[in-house]
Amino acid sequence: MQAKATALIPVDEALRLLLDGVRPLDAERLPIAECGDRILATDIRSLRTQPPFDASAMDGYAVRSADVARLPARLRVIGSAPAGRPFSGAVGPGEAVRIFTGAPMPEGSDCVLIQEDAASVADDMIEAKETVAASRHVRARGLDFSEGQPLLDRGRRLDPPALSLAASANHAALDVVRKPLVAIIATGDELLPPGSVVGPGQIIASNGLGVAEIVRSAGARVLDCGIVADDRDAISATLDRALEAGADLIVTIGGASVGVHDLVREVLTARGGELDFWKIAMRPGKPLMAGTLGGRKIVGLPGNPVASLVCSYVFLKPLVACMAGRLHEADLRQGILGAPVPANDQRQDYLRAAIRREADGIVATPSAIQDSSMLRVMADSAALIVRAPFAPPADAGEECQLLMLS
Ligand SMILES: Nc1nc2c(c(=O)[nH]1)N[C@H]1C(S)=C(S)[C@@H](COP(=O)(O)OP(=O)(O)OC[C@H]3O[C@@H](n4cnc5c(N)ncnc54)[C@H](O)[C@@H]3O)O[C@H]1N2
Ligand code: MOO
Repeated sequence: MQAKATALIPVDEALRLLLDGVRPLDAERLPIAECGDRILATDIRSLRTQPPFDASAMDGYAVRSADVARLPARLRVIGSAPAGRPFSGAVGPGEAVRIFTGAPMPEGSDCVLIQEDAASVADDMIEAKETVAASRHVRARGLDFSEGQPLLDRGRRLDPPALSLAASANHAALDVVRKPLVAIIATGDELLPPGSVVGPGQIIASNGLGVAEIVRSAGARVLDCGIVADDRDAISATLDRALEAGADLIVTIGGASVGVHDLVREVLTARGGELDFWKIAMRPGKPLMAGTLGGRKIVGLPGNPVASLVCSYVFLKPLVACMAGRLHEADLRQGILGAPVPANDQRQDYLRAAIRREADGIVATPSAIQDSSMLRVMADSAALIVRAPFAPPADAGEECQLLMLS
Protein backbone atom coordinates (compact mmCIF):
# COMPACT_ATOMS: atom_id res chain seq x y z
CA MET A 1 0.00 0.00 0.00
CA GLN A 2 1.10 3.54 -0.66
CA ALA A 3 0.54 6.41 1.73
CA LYS A 4 -2.90 7.87 1.18
CA ALA A 5 -1.43 11.35 1.46
CA THR A 6 1.95 12.81 2.26
CA ALA A 7 0.86 16.45 2.70
CA LEU A 8 1.12 17.70 6.29
CA ILE A 9 -2.06 16.75 8.14
CA PRO A 10 -3.47 19.04 10.87
CA VAL A 11 -3.10 17.60 14.37
CA ASP A 12 -6.87 17.43 15.00
CA GLU A 13 -7.46 15.64 11.72
CA ALA A 14 -4.70 13.10 12.46
CA LEU A 15 -6.13 12.49 15.93
CA ARG A 16 -9.58 11.97 14.47
CA LEU A 17 -8.22 9.47 11.93
CA LEU A 18 -6.26 7.66 14.62
CA LEU A 19 -9.23 7.31 16.98
CA ASP A 20 -11.80 6.58 14.29
CA GLY A 21 -13.50 3.26 15.05
CA VAL A 22 -11.35 2.54 18.12
CA ARG A 23 -13.43 0.86 20.82
CA PRO A 24 -12.60 -0.49 24.27
CA LEU A 25 -11.06 -3.97 24.06
CA ASP A 26 -12.97 -7.09 25.07
CA ALA A 27 -13.59 -8.03 28.70
CA GLU A 28 -11.66 -10.33 30.99
CA ARG A 29 -12.86 -11.73 34.30
CA LEU A 30 -10.50 -11.09 37.19
CA PRO A 31 -10.55 -11.77 40.93
CA ILE A 32 -11.69 -8.56 42.60
CA ALA A 33 -8.33 -8.11 44.31
CA GLU A 34 -6.79 -7.59 40.85
CA CYS A 35 -9.43 -5.14 39.62
CA GLY A 36 -8.12 -1.93 41.21
CA ASP A 37 -7.99 0.95 38.72
CA ARG A 38 -9.47 -1.25 35.97
CA ILE A 39 -12.55 -0.31 33.93
CA LEU A 40 -15.81 -2.20 34.44
CA ALA A 41 -16.92 -3.95 31.25
CA THR A 42 -20.46 -4.65 32.49
CA ASP A 43 -22.96 -2.93 34.77
CA ILE A 44 -23.06 -4.54 38.18
CA ARG A 45 -25.86 -5.01 40.67
CA SER A 46 -25.71 -5.82 44.30
CA LEU A 47 -25.74 -9.51 45.24
CA ARG A 48 -26.84 -8.71 48.80
CA THR A 49 -28.45 -6.13 51.05
CA GLN A 50 -26.27 -3.89 53.20
CA PRO A 51 -26.63 -3.72 56.09
CA PRO A 52 -28.43 -7.07 55.99
CA PHE A 53 -30.27 -6.28 59.27
CA ASP A 54 -31.10 -3.22 61.37
CA ALA A 55 -27.71 -2.58 62.96
CA SER A 56 -26.41 -0.57 65.86
CA ALA A 57 -24.31 2.42 64.77
CA MET A 58 -22.78 2.88 68.24
CA ASP A 59 -21.46 1.04 71.27
CA GLY A 60 -24.05 1.14 74.08
CA TYR A 61 -27.38 -0.50 74.94
CA ALA A 62 -30.21 -1.61 72.67
CA VAL A 63 -33.36 -0.35 74.39
CA ARG A 64 -37.01 0.47 73.78
CA SER A 65 -37.40 4.22 73.11
CA ALA A 66 -40.60 4.27 75.18
CA ASP A 67 -38.51 3.19 78.21
CA VAL A 68 -36.08 6.11 77.84
CA ALA A 69 -38.49 8.84 76.74
CA ARG A 70 -38.49 10.29 80.29
CA LEU A 71 -35.80 10.38 82.97
CA PRO A 72 -34.91 8.90 85.33
CA ALA A 73 -35.05 5.52 83.58
CA ARG A 74 -33.52 2.34 84.99
CA LEU A 75 -33.10 -0.73 82.78
CA ARG A 76 -32.10 -4.32 83.44
CA VAL A 77 -29.31 -5.63 81.20
CA ILE A 78 -30.37 -9.09 79.97
CA GLY A 79 -27.53 -9.96 77.60
CA SER A 80 -24.91 -8.86 75.16
CA ALA A 81 -24.72 -8.57 71.31
CA PRO A 82 -21.23 -8.07 69.89
CA ALA A 83 -20.87 -7.68 66.08
CA GLY A 84 -21.16 -11.12 64.47
CA ARG A 85 -22.96 -12.72 67.43
CA PRO A 86 -26.61 -11.65 67.45
CA PHE A 87 -28.60 -11.70 70.71
CA SER A 88 -31.17 -14.44 70.32
CA GLY A 89 -33.81 -13.20 72.76
CA ALA A 90 -36.06 -10.15 72.76
CA VAL A 91 -35.86 -6.89 74.71
CA GLY A 92 -38.97 -6.45 76.86
CA PRO A 93 -40.21 -3.35 78.74
CA GLY A 94 -37.62 -2.08 81.21
CA GLU A 95 -34.85 -4.18 79.61
CA ALA A 96 -31.63 -3.46 77.71
CA VAL A 97 -29.03 -5.51 75.80
CA ARG A 98 -25.40 -4.51 75.75
CA ILE A 99 -24.64 -3.86 72.05
CA PHE A 100 -21.66 -2.92 69.94
CA THR A 101 -21.26 -1.09 66.64
CA GLY A 102 -22.37 -3.20 63.69
CA ALA A 103 -24.32 -5.76 65.72
CA PRO A 104 -27.92 -6.62 64.79
CA MET A 105 -30.56 -4.84 66.89
CA PRO A 106 -32.27 -7.43 69.13
CA GLU A 107 -35.97 -7.99 68.63
CA GLY A 108 -38.05 -5.54 70.69
CA SER A 109 -35.42 -2.79 70.81
CA ASP A 110 -35.69 0.26 68.54
CA CYS A 111 -32.84 2.58 69.53
CA VAL A 112 -29.39 2.66 71.13
CA LEU A 113 -28.53 4.43 74.34
CA ILE A 114 -24.84 5.21 73.84
CA GLN A 115 -22.63 4.01 76.66
CA GLU A 116 -21.48 7.56 77.44
CA ASP A 117 -25.12 8.30 78.42
CA ALA A 118 -25.56 5.22 80.63
CA ALA A 119 -24.43 4.82 84.23
CA SER A 120 -24.01 1.39 85.77
CA VAL A 121 -26.04 1.31 89.01
CA ALA A 122 -25.78 -2.41 89.80
CA ASP A 123 -24.29 -5.56 88.20
CA ASP A 124 -27.16 -5.90 85.76
CA MET A 125 -28.74 -2.41 86.00
CA ILE A 126 -28.08 0.81 84.12
CA GLU A 127 -29.59 4.23 84.38
CA ALA A 128 -30.09 6.40 81.26
CA LYS A 129 -28.68 9.90 81.65
CA GLU A 130 -30.29 11.12 78.40
CA THR A 131 -33.54 10.38 76.60
CA VAL A 132 -33.32 8.54 73.26
CA ALA A 133 -35.80 8.78 70.36
CA ALA A 134 -36.90 5.77 68.29
CA SER A 135 -34.39 4.78 65.55
CA ARG A 136 -31.59 6.81 67.13
CA HIS A 137 -28.19 5.24 66.36
CA VAL A 138 -29.81 2.47 64.30
CA ARG A 139 -28.83 1.83 60.68
CA ALA A 140 -31.88 0.45 58.93
CA ARG A 141 -31.56 -2.75 56.90
CA GLY A 142 -30.65 -1.80 53.29
CA LEU A 143 -29.56 1.73 54.24
CA ASP A 144 -26.56 1.45 51.91
CA PHE A 145 -27.98 -0.79 49.15
CA SER A 146 -30.41 -3.61 48.53
CA GLU A 147 -30.00 -6.91 46.73
CA GLY A 148 -30.50 -6.51 42.97
CA GLN A 149 -29.98 -2.75 43.02
CA PRO A 150 -27.81 -1.34 40.18
CA LEU A 151 -24.55 -0.22 41.76
CA LEU A 152 -21.88 0.62 39.21
CA ASP A 153 -22.11 1.28 35.48
CA ARG A 154 -20.04 -0.21 32.72
CA GLY A 155 -17.15 2.13 31.95
CA ARG A 156 -16.69 3.07 35.61
CA ARG A 157 -13.09 3.12 36.77
CA LEU A 158 -12.66 0.89 39.79
CA ASP A 159 -11.29 3.59 42.03
CA PRO A 160 -10.93 2.75 45.74
CA PRO A 161 -14.56 3.47 46.74
CA ALA A 162 -15.98 1.65 43.69
CA LEU A 163 -13.77 -1.37 44.41
CA SER A 164 -14.84 -1.53 48.05
CA LEU A 165 -18.49 -1.11 47.05
CA ALA A 166 -18.27 -4.03 44.58
CA ALA A 167 -16.63 -6.16 47.29
CA SER A 168 -19.28 -5.18 49.83
CA ALA A 169 -21.94 -6.20 47.32
CA ASN A 170 -20.26 -9.66 47.38
CA HIS A 171 -18.64 -9.76 43.96
CA ALA A 172 -15.61 -12.06 44.12
CA ALA A 173 -14.68 -11.41 40.49
CA LEU A 174 -15.51 -8.70 37.95
CA ASP A 175 -15.57 -8.32 34.17
CA VAL A 176 -13.13 -5.56 33.30
CA VAL A 177 -11.83 -4.16 30.02
CA ARG A 178 -8.67 -5.97 28.98
CA LYS A 179 -5.56 -3.81 29.19
CA PRO A 180 -4.14 -3.08 25.76
CA LEU A 181 -0.75 -4.70 25.22
CA VAL A 182 1.51 -2.10 23.63
CA ALA A 183 4.70 -3.37 21.99
CA ILE A 184 7.48 -0.79 21.87
CA ILE A 185 10.27 -1.18 19.33
CA ALA A 186 13.22 1.22 19.27
CA THR A 187 14.97 1.29 15.89
CA GLY A 188 18.45 2.57 15.17
CA ASP A 189 21.99 1.20 14.63
CA GLU A 190 23.35 3.89 16.94
CA LEU A 191 21.29 2.89 19.98
CA LEU A 192 22.49 1.14 23.13
CA PRO A 193 20.61 0.39 26.34
CA PRO A 194 21.24 2.60 29.41
CA GLY A 195 24.38 1.57 31.30
CA SER A 196 26.31 0.60 28.14
CA VAL A 197 29.89 1.46 27.24
CA VAL A 198 29.25 3.98 24.48
CA GLY A 199 31.43 3.81 21.36
CA PRO A 200 31.94 6.36 18.57
CA GLY A 201 28.68 7.55 17.00
CA GLN A 202 26.56 5.70 19.54
CA ILE A 203 23.95 7.09 21.92
CA ILE A 204 21.69 5.72 24.61
CA ALA A 205 18.16 4.64 23.73
CA SER A 206 16.03 6.77 26.02
CA ASN A 207 12.72 7.30 24.27
CA GLY A 208 11.18 3.90 24.92
CA LEU A 209 11.21 4.38 28.67
CA GLY A 210 9.31 7.67 28.61
CA VAL A 211 6.90 6.42 25.97
CA ALA A 212 6.23 3.27 28.02
CA GLU A 213 5.36 5.37 31.06
CA ILE A 214 2.98 7.53 29.06
CA VAL A 215 1.09 4.53 27.65
CA ARG A 216 1.03 2.83 31.06
CA SER A 217 -0.51 5.97 32.55
CA ALA A 218 -3.29 5.61 29.97
CA GLY A 219 -3.98 2.00 31.00
CA ALA A 220 -1.65 -0.15 28.88
CA ARG A 221 0.64 -3.08 29.56
CA VAL A 222 3.97 -2.75 27.81
CA LEU A 223 5.93 -5.33 25.84
CA ASP A 224 9.46 -3.97 25.48
CA CYS A 225 10.80 -5.34 22.20
CA GLY A 226 14.18 -3.73 22.78
CA ILE A 227 16.44 -2.12 20.21
CA VAL A 228 16.38 -3.20 16.56
CA ALA A 229 19.00 -2.37 13.94
CA ASP A 230 18.17 -0.26 10.88
CA ASP A 231 17.64 -3.41 8.86
CA ARG A 232 14.47 -4.42 7.01
CA ASP A 233 14.59 -8.07 8.06
CA ALA A 234 15.34 -7.26 11.69
CA ILE A 235 12.48 -4.73 11.84
CA SER A 236 10.13 -7.17 10.11
CA ALA A 237 11.06 -10.02 12.48
CA THR A 238 10.44 -7.78 15.49
CA LEU A 239 7.05 -6.75 14.14
CA ASP A 240 6.25 -10.49 13.87
CA ARG A 241 7.35 -11.01 17.45
CA ALA A 242 5.04 -8.21 18.60
CA LEU A 243 2.11 -9.60 16.60
CA GLU A 244 2.69 -13.13 17.89
CA ALA A 245 2.81 -11.85 21.46
CA GLY A 246 -0.70 -10.47 20.92
CA ALA A 247 0.16 -6.78 20.87
CA ASP A 248 -2.97 -4.68 20.43
CA LEU A 249 -0.85 -1.72 19.40
CA ILE A 250 2.69 -1.63 18.03
CA VAL A 251 4.74 1.50 18.57
CA THR A 252 8.00 1.97 16.71
CA ILE A 253 10.44 4.71 17.60
CA GLY A 254 12.72 6.30 15.02
CA GLY A 255 13.17 5.56 11.35
CA ALA A 256 10.03 7.53 10.55
CA SER A 257 11.58 10.29 8.50
CA VAL A 258 12.90 10.44 4.94
CA GLY A 259 16.51 9.22 5.36
CA VAL A 260 17.73 6.06 3.60
CA HIS A 261 17.94 4.37 7.01
CA ASP A 262 14.37 5.35 7.88
CA LEU A 263 12.83 1.99 7.10
CA VAL A 264 9.76 1.54 9.27
CA ARG A 265 7.29 2.84 6.71
CA GLU A 266 8.92 0.81 3.96
CA VAL A 267 8.75 -2.42 5.96
CA LEU A 268 5.17 -1.74 6.98
CA THR A 269 3.96 -1.19 3.43
CA ALA A 270 6.10 -4.02 1.98
CA ARG A 271 4.35 -6.40 4.39
CA GLY A 272 0.92 -5.33 3.13
CA GLY A 273 0.26 -3.04 6.06
CA GLU A 274 -1.92 0.00 5.61
CA LEU A 275 -0.46 3.46 6.12
CA ASP A 276 -3.30 5.69 7.31
CA PHE A 277 -1.30 8.86 7.55
CA TRP A 278 2.26 10.16 7.67
CA LYS A 279 3.58 13.64 8.37
CA ILE A 280 1.69 15.92 10.66
CA ALA A 281 1.60 19.72 10.74
CA MET A 282 3.20 19.83 14.15
CA ARG A 283 6.55 20.68 15.72
CA PRO A 284 8.07 18.56 17.05
CA GLY A 285 6.65 15.36 15.62
CA LYS A 286 6.28 15.97 11.91
CA PRO A 287 7.23 12.46 10.70
CA LEU A 288 4.64 10.67 12.89
CA MET A 289 2.94 7.84 11.03
CA ALA A 290 0.01 5.56 11.77
CA GLY A 291 -1.43 2.51 10.10
CA THR A 292 -2.48 -1.08 10.59
CA LEU A 293 -0.58 -4.33 10.30
CA GLY A 294 -2.16 -7.74 10.70
CA GLY A 295 -5.32 -6.09 12.02
CA ARG A 296 -3.42 -4.22 14.75
CA LYS A 297 -2.76 -0.53 15.00
CA ILE A 298 0.78 0.59 14.46
CA VAL A 299 2.11 4.03 15.31
CA GLY A 300 5.56 5.14 14.17
CA LEU A 301 6.98 7.80 16.45
CA PRO A 302 9.74 10.12 15.24
CA GLY A 303 13.11 9.34 16.77
CA ASN A 304 13.99 12.76 18.15
CA PRO A 305 13.44 12.29 21.89
CA VAL A 306 11.18 15.28 22.48
CA ALA A 307 9.22 14.53 19.30
CA SER A 308 8.53 10.97 20.46
CA LEU A 309 7.37 12.16 23.88
CA VAL A 310 5.19 14.99 22.55
CA CYS A 311 3.58 12.64 20.01
CA SER A 312 2.96 10.14 22.82
CA TYR A 313 1.18 12.75 24.94
CA VAL A 314 -0.84 14.07 22.01
CA PHE A 315 -1.64 10.84 20.13
CA LEU A 316 -0.73 7.67 22.04
CA LYS A 317 -2.31 8.66 25.33
CA PRO A 318 -5.82 9.17 23.91
CA LEU A 319 -5.49 6.12 21.64
CA VAL A 320 -4.48 3.81 24.48
CA ALA A 321 -7.07 5.31 26.83
CA CYS A 322 -9.77 4.66 24.24
CA MET A 323 -8.67 1.00 23.84
CA ALA A 324 -8.56 0.63 27.61
CA GLY A 325 -12.09 2.05 27.96
CA ARG A 326 -10.85 5.09 29.86
CA LEU A 327 -12.04 8.62 29.52
CA HIS A 328 -9.30 10.81 28.21
CA GLU A 329 -9.32 14.53 28.02
CA ALA A 330 -6.13 16.42 27.33
CA ASP A 331 -5.41 18.75 30.25
CA LEU A 332 -5.66 21.99 28.27
CA ARG A 333 -5.64 25.25 30.22
CA GLN A 334 -5.38 28.90 29.55
CA GLY A 335 -2.05 30.43 30.56
CA ILE A 336 -0.15 33.68 30.34
CA LEU A 337 3.02 33.99 28.26
CA GLY A 338 6.10 34.66 30.39
CA ALA A 339 8.14 35.72 27.33
CA PRO A 340 7.36 36.85 23.77
CA VAL A 341 6.95 34.21 21.03
CA PRO A 342 7.46 34.75 17.29
CA ALA A 343 4.90 34.23 14.52
CA ASN A 344 4.27 30.56 13.78
CA ASP A 345 4.48 28.78 10.44
CA GLN A 346 2.18 26.03 9.12
CA ARG A 347 3.05 23.51 11.88
CA GLN A 348 1.20 23.57 15.22
CA ASP A 349 3.92 24.28 17.73
CA TYR A 350 4.33 22.62 21.13
CA LEU A 351 6.78 24.85 22.98
CA ARG A 352 8.43 23.40 26.05
CA ALA A 353 7.67 25.78 28.92
CA ALA A 354 8.42 26.14 32.61
CA ILE A 355 5.37 27.22 34.56
CA ARG A 356 4.80 29.32 37.62
CA ARG A 357 1.46 29.78 39.34
CA GLU A 358 0.65 33.41 40.11
CA ALA A 359 -2.44 35.20 41.43
CA ASP A 360 -3.76 35.98 37.93
CA GLY A 361 -3.02 32.57 36.41
CA ILE A 362 -0.37 30.15 35.18
CA VAL A 363 2.61 31.93 33.70
CA ALA A 364 4.36 29.79 31.06
CA THR A 365 7.84 30.74 29.94
CA PRO A 366 9.05 28.92 26.83
CA SER A 367 12.61 27.65 26.81
CA ALA A 368 14.86 29.86 24.66
CA ILE A 369 15.99 26.75 22.73
CA GLN A 370 13.31 24.40 21.45
CA ASP A 371 15.45 21.73 19.78
CA SER A 372 13.58 18.43 19.66
CA SER A 373 16.61 16.49 20.84
CA MET A 374 16.76 18.23 24.24
CA LEU A 375 15.40 16.03 27.00
CA ARG A 376 16.72 18.25 29.78
CA VAL A 377 14.54 21.14 28.60
CA MET A 378 11.60 18.74 28.25
CA ALA A 379 12.11 17.45 31.79
CA ASP A 380 12.10 21.03 33.10
CA SER A 381 8.79 21.75 31.34
CA ALA A 382 5.55 21.10 33.16
CA ALA A 383 3.54 22.27 30.16
CA LEU A 384 3.67 22.75 26.43
CA ILE A 385 2.51 26.05 24.97
CA VAL A 386 0.30 25.11 22.03
CA ARG A 387 0.62 27.58 19.16
CA ALA A 388 -1.83 27.18 16.30
CA PRO A 389 -0.54 27.14 12.72
CA PHE A 390 0.15 30.68 11.47
CA ALA A 391 -0.43 32.21 14.93
CA PRO A 392 0.81 35.85 14.94
CA PRO A 393 3.63 36.92 17.26
CA ALA A 394 2.58 37.31 20.89
CA ASP A 395 4.03 39.33 23.77
CA ALA A 396 4.73 38.39 27.36
CA GLY A 397 1.51 38.82 29.34
CA GLU A 398 -0.75 37.67 26.48
CA GLU A 399 -2.94 34.61 26.83
CA CYS A 400 -1.79 31.26 25.52
CA GLN A 401 -3.06 27.69 25.47
CA LEU A 402 -1.24 25.15 27.62
CA LEU A 403 -1.14 21.38 27.43
CA MET A 404 -0.26 20.34 30.97
CA LEU A 405 2.08 17.36 31.22
CA SER A 406 1.91 14.70 33.89
N1 LIG B 1 15.61 15.74 5.28
C1 LIG B 1 14.84 15.65 6.36
N2 LIG B 1 15.36 15.22 7.50
C2 LIG B 1 14.61 15.14 8.58
C3 LIG B 1 13.25 15.48 8.53
C4 LIG B 1 12.71 15.88 7.30
O1 LIG B 1 11.52 16.20 7.19
N3 LIG B 1 13.54 15.95 6.24
N4 LIG B 1 12.53 15.43 9.67
C5 LIG B 1 13.25 15.65 10.88
C6 LIG B 1 12.40 15.45 12.01
S1 LIG B 1 11.17 16.59 12.21
C7 LIG B 1 12.59 14.47 12.89
S2 LIG B 1 11.64 14.38 14.31
C8 LIG B 1 13.58 13.44 12.70
C9 LIG B 1 12.92 12.09 12.99
O2 LIG B 1 13.42 11.14 12.20
P1 LIG B 1 13.29 9.61 12.46
O3 LIG B 1 11.98 9.28 13.04
O4 LIG B 1 13.62 8.95 11.20
O5 LIG B 1 14.32 9.32 13.60
P2 LIG B 1 15.82 8.83 13.50
O6 LIG B 1 16.44 9.42 12.30
O7 LIG B 1 15.82 7.38 13.64
O8 LIG B 1 16.40 9.51 14.78
C10 LIG B 1 16.39 10.90 14.98
C11 LIG B 1 17.25 11.22 16.21
O9 LIG B 1 16.69 10.62 17.34
C12 LIG B 1 17.60 9.70 17.96
N5 LIG B 1 16.86 8.55 18.42
C13 LIG B 1 16.18 7.66 17.68
N6 LIG B 1 15.62 6.73 18.45
C14 LIG B 1 15.96 7.02 19.71
C15 LIG B 1 15.70 6.42 20.97
N7 LIG B 1 14.95 5.31 21.07
N8 LIG B 1 16.21 7.00 22.08
C16 LIG B 1 16.96 8.12 21.98
N9 LIG B 1 17.23 8.74 20.82
C17 LIG B 1 16.75 8.20 19.70
C18 LIG B 1 18.54 9.33 16.84
O10 LIG B 1 19.77 8.89 17.33
C19 LIG B 1 18.64 10.64 16.09
O11 LIG B 1 19.56 11.49 16.74
O12 LIG B 1 14.10 13.48 11.43
C20 LIG B 1 14.50 14.80 11.01
N10 LIG B 1 15.17 14.71 9.77
O1 MOO C 1 9.53 17.82 14.37
MO1 MOO C 1 10.92 16.80 14.54
O2 MOO C 1 9.71 16.03 15.18
O3 MOO C 1 11.79 18.31 14.49
O4 MOO C 1 11.78 16.78 15.98
